[in-house]
Amino acid sequence: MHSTPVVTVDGPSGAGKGTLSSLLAKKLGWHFLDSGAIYRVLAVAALHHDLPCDDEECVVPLATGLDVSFETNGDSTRIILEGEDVTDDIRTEEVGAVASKVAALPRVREALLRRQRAFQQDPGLVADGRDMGTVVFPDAPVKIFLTASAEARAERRYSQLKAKGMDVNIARLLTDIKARDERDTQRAVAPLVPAQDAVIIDSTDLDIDQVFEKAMDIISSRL
Ligand SMILES: Nc1ncnc2c1ncn2[C@@H]1O[C@H](COP(=O)(O)OP(=O)(O)O)[C@@H](O)[C@H]1O
Ligand SMILES: Nc1ccn([C@@H]2O[C@H](COP(=O)(O)OP(=O)(O)O)[C@@H](O)[C@H]2O)c(=O)n1
Repeated sequence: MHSTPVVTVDGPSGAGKGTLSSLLAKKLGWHFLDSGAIYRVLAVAALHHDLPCDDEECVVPLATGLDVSFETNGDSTRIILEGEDVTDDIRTEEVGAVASKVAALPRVREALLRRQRAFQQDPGLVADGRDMGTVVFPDAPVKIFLTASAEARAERRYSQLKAKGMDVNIARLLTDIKARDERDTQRAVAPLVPAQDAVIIDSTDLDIDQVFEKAMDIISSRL
């Protein structure tokens, strides 16, 4: 068994996983795995290469050889795909939707496992995703499942994308989020579900600081 500790943060789109995970990683001085970014980069690569995103035969070789790197400089991380900076391109709701389609292919998930586990390095790792606590790091000593109502999540995504200057529509975002929830929870392999030993935080009525405090309490009690 690996001795490097892992804190997993799983949950649906817009619950605040990325925000919480990066705050935790910073506070603890640990590494950070944004596993959703890997699925998003794979989606962009499939779009660039004009591959059908629901065809396992096409997407598995792309996933296996995916030429992606995370270049961290101080507080910011740039994501590079085949030499091109795709940091902003991967964040659209359209790419999120394609990501959840490639993520439903069992052999694609399998092909990305080793790449994700390689992030488990000393002194520790905070891993953000859908199946971090159930599949990728089942032995993690601390598992958090962060959720919020679909309406709260759509509003958060709306403000986030609007602040980036993107053209967004709240009703459309809510529909997209519900469709993605459906695909992520209903898929046959590694569906979105809390691990049996996860602690659930519902952030619908909590601000970022309150969620962070709850998470730090959970970590302190388990590590
Ligand atoms: N508890 C919270 N209350 C209000 N807004 C939040 C909260 N947590 C995160 N946010 C905001 O919601 C947006 C989505 O958060 P993000 O961390 O990207 O979610 P996820 O990674 O789960 O999709 C961000 O703009 C973030 O600042
Ligand atoms: N560990 C993970 C992370 C993401 N994903 C998929 O990738 C999509 C995008 O993930 P994300 O974490 O970037 O999405 P958001 O929560 O930021 O909307 C999700 O809808 C999932 O289908 C996954 O299947 N497993």
